[in-house]
Amino acid sequence: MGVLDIVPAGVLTGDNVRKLFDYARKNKFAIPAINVTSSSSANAVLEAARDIKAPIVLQVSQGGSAFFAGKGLANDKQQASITGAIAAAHHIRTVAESYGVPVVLHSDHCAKKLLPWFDGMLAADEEYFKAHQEPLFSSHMLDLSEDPKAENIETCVKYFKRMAPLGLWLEMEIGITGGEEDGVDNTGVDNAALYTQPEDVYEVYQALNPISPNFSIAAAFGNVHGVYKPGNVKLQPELLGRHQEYTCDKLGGSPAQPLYLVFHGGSGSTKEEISTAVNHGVVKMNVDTDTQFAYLVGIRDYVLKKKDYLMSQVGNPEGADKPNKKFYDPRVWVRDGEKTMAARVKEACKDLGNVDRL
Ligand SMILES: O=C(CO)COP(=O)(O)O
Ligand SMILES: O=C[C@H](O)COP(=O)(O)O
Ligand SMILES: [Zn+2]
Ligand SMILES: [Zn+2]
Repeated sequence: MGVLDIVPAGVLTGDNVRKLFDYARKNKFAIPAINVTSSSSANAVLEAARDIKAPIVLQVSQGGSAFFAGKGLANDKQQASITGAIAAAHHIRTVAESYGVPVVLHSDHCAKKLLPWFDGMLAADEEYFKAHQEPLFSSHMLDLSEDPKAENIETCVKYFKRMAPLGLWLEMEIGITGGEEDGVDNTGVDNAALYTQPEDVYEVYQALNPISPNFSIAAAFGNVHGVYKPGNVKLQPELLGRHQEYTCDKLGGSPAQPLYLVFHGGSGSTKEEISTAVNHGVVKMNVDTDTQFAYLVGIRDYVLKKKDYLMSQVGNPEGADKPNKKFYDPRVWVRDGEKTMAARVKEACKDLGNVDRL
């Protein structure tokens, strides 16, 4: 039995998202969530998932969404981020089934000041629901982790009550991911905030579970966005086991892993940290920085290797009148970036045990 016996190929919504994460948690694997910013990077991720026979999460950040629509657009009211997220969702929906893999279509961190972006996506979900009886996206993340805990949870409850009837999954963050995320610089936050306490996780569970079981928690265990010199980050994925135990005890001793947990800042993590996290019920691990770099590597190497064919439209080492069109066509050099990005996505899948799962 595999994932396709449980959920269909293409973009998943509603209980299918939970069925996928449930299957992953039970079978001790997790699904990488890769940030995409263009149809090219989205296709590279889908291609990798297809080749390795794995379900996948594609996510757009607020900045990535704006890029998807075009950096030339004004974004003072989040209008480009809203348009770009919708454009990304329609692109991914259009091609996902052709790749034959189940896809979770997700939006990444949304801090308080970015809520107009969230509101715009949710309006698009509601409109799509009217026509198709399912939301446009599979899932959205709210990240009010910088705000007081009560306000964070209250805001999640408010939005989740609107999301759940549409069949939308909610990912929320409690405890702070260090490093940088769009418009939010967490490089100097208090160290304790980087490690969420089990009581806080249970409080979130208590608030959200009565609304719907379709939610996950990004509890901080020292996570940091970006890649830094070794030793800068002290990940403690074993803390996630304490969250599961605490909530399990409060629920009367079962199930042993009641929580769907999310691992932010996957780039640069060791194989051991990743497998410990997965054993403790992480079902989704976000990877951005490493796949950004991987996309560059193919393009960088192409340009360095073909430099003498790229300096003018006509004329290269083979002759002063030789045309260079086939060397500077973006379908050639962007494709090399897609290949190296896809290879890094496959590595993330392997690290998470997400191979041959269909
Ligand atoms: O958590 C992430 C996106 O939300 C990705 O983090 P990295 O860029 O460190 O992989
Ligand atoms: O939040 C972390 C992700 O890496 C998104 O990054 P971004 O906001 O620069 O697109
Ligand atoms: Zn955050
Ligand atoms: Zn993150």
